[in-house]
Amino acid sequence: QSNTVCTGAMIRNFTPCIGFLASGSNMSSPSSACCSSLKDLMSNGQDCLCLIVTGGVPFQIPINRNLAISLPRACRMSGVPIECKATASPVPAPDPESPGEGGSNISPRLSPPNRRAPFIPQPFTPPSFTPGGDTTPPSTPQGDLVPTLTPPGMRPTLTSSASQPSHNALQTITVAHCLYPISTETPISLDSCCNALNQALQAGYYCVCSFLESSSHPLFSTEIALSFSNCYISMPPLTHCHEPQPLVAPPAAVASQAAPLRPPVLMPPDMPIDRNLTLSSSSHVPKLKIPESWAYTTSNGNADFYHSKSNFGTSYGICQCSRKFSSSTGAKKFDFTDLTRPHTWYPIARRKKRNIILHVGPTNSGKTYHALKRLESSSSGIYCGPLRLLAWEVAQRLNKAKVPCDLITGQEREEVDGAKHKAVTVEMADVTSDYNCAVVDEIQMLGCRTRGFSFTRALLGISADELHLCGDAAAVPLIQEILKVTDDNVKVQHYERLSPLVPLKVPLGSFSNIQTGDCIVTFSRHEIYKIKRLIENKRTHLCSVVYGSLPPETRTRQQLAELIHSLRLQATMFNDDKSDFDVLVASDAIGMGLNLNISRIIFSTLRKFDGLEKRQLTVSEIKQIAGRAGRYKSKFPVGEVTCLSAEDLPLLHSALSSPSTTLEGHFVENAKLSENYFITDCEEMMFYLPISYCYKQKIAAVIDELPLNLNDKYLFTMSPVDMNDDISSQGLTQSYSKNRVVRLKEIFTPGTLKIPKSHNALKELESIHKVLDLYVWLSFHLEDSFPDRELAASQKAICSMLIEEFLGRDGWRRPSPRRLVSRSAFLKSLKSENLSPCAP
Ligand SMILES: Nc1ncnc2c1ncn2[C@@H]1O[C@H](COP(=O)(O)OP(=O)(O)OP(=O)(O)O)[C@@H](O)[C@H]1O
Repeated sequence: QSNTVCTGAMIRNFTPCIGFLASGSNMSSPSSACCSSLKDLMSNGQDCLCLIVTGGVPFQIPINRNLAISLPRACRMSGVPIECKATASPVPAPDPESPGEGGSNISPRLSPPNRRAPFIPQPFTPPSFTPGGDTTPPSTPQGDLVPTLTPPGMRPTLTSSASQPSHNALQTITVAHCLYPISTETPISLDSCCNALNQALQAGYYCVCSFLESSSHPLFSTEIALSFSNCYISMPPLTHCHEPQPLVAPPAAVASQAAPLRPPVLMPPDMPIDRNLTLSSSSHVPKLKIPESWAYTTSNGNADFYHSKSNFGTSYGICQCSRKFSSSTGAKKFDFTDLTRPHTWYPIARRKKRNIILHVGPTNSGKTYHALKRLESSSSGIYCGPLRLLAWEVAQRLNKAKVPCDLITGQEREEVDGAKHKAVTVEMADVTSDYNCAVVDEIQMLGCRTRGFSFTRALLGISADELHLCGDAAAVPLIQEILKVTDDNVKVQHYERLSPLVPLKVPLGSFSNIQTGDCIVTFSRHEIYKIKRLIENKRTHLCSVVYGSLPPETRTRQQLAELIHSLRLQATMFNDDKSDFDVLVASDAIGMGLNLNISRIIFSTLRKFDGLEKRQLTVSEIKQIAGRAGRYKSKFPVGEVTCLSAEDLPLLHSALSSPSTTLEGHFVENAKLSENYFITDCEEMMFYLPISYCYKQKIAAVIDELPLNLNDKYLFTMSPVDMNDDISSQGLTQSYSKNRVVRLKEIFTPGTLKIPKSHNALKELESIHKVLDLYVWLSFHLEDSFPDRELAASQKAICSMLIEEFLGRDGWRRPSPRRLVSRSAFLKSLKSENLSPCAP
């Protein structure tokens, strides 16, 4: 049979290409002779060409299969199909002594068989997604011309083109359905695509690799990546594609290696697809019918799969809708790379007509109070706030009110028996469950460059009968615009400030003028501690500090719980009448809705570095921060606000008397995933896209280089990895990409932390803190791969303490019996726990 597939003449005709395809060749492009022989083969010997490019023809000079597969492209034969049919068994070794077909001799440049033992591809173990516990292999939807799995004994092959009717479709895996209507007029069928991919995976790596390498983009291309993710298939590690492939194998051997069925790759349960549905130009969002049982669990059974997908990447959301909206009738096409319809990424929320209540008004007007009242009285609910401290406060409040409530942030999970409520940081918003009531606090942050997408995701994705959004009125038009397509009921409720806020005409001038109840706001941890020292050195006041990343730290061991708890209480200490800590030094994190006993806010400056540049605070930021003074029902019913320096006063006054700038939506038009999967046009995507591209671009670029599968790439891209920090960015990620299991001891020696003695040592400690922080974060998402969460969390807590010890040293401390815990007692107790031999 092979003789009919590849004649000697055909192989000989192909010889002009061997130079270019030879492994180690440094030719940058194929010769025109090669391209014309390719063209000949295309028309007269496609099966043979297929065998050649997939390594089925044994040449004496080993050919580079990557080059071979991309040869049509290199010859600018765009769209030329490479159709590989299962019937085309590998060519047996040409015998130089025997004449080829038509009496020709095999070209002397062609070799005797390559006798190398064939590489036996390892079965690809898909992630153990168990949709609804269903382990049924993927179904083949009716009406699709999806071939059955290649029968045992046949080497399954791939065809990437739909334009060439296969004359033996039953023996061919057709991947054309995965290539989207971007380049073809063929109506898409995701089910067919997923089936094909599953079959390819079951057939073995080489088959998948052929696919990956024969697409119009090399290896990890948008289209391919989307196919994989849309089918809930993890991209196999591409490194396997570079391992030796079965260049030739006698049919019997092929039968025994490639044919055995791999464990079935699990797919989501088949979803009812409205086959008449068309979507492209319609603004109407059809109701989706998603089986109740469609709940995903990750391999570690921890976080739900769908949640992590929507959290980590666009494609997963797109997947959801594309499954729904794919139309086998092909009346209209749905473009999977289209990023302009984010509301379709959340089908669970879309099946509800949500009652959305926008609580808007100035700070301290009771917006959150009213929303939380509803949450408290609901049968199930979720609070999403911008700060861990806020989530923690809400969890405390609900638990105290006998409404069991879990606390879930990127860094901690405190589960309460029987809880039907959750208080989470907005990044952890659950878009997979149904709730009776949900609250998203500080919703105006959907305009935030780095975190806006999480708010938009919560806004569009949370499935709740009642969704309460609390924030600045400046966000209303944008929210209404975003919700136009969701079919929800939207109601706006306006509030007035409950107690007065007075902008002072005099600046603070000097820290000698600090009074009890003051809060100085500054914008870096170093500044916070510097100001704390300056104030405490006057020996009149003690300062609590609050900044975004400090409290609440992860609780670790039971024995440490109380001590760690004391860290959380930094803010509470300030609130506590009986505490000696009567002044607060804080970062702008307090502006995100914290309720503290503050009489006067003092801006140390009105400029801040926002990660990209040093810039003036916006009107909204100034108002949010100033609004912490004189909270309703607090110790100070009238709030005051001023600046350290007189020159900032005019800006402060004008900001407080101006309306916040209305948020504007960057409604994405014509946005698509770019050729490079992760990297795309950032400014356009500001509000919508889960990967806030400006911010995450650098991470994505580095992560993309690592041999990680698609899920992992997303995970790392979304993680708190700091790409400016070598240890954090490379140490952990590379260690994971190599070994898949990262023991903390491999990257860090626990018990070696010391109070830094210099600024360089401080920097190093901050780096370690970042790595530990990242480790803890990853341990919540990849539990099996990062098994030392507890140790990492305790070391991280110690790290925080040591950093603060350094930053706060030289500060005056009034001895007080009421202090919750002294640093030295803390360190001593850690020592006794043998957790750290930290220097005192
Ligand atoms: N009706 C009320 N009864 C008792 N306390 C209230 C009432 N309304 C508001 N408060 C209290 O007033 C303070 C401010 O309320 P809340 O946090 O709801 O304001 P907000 O408008 O959400 O503020 P911000 O926008 O600044 O976050 C809180 O401590 C809250 O508990």
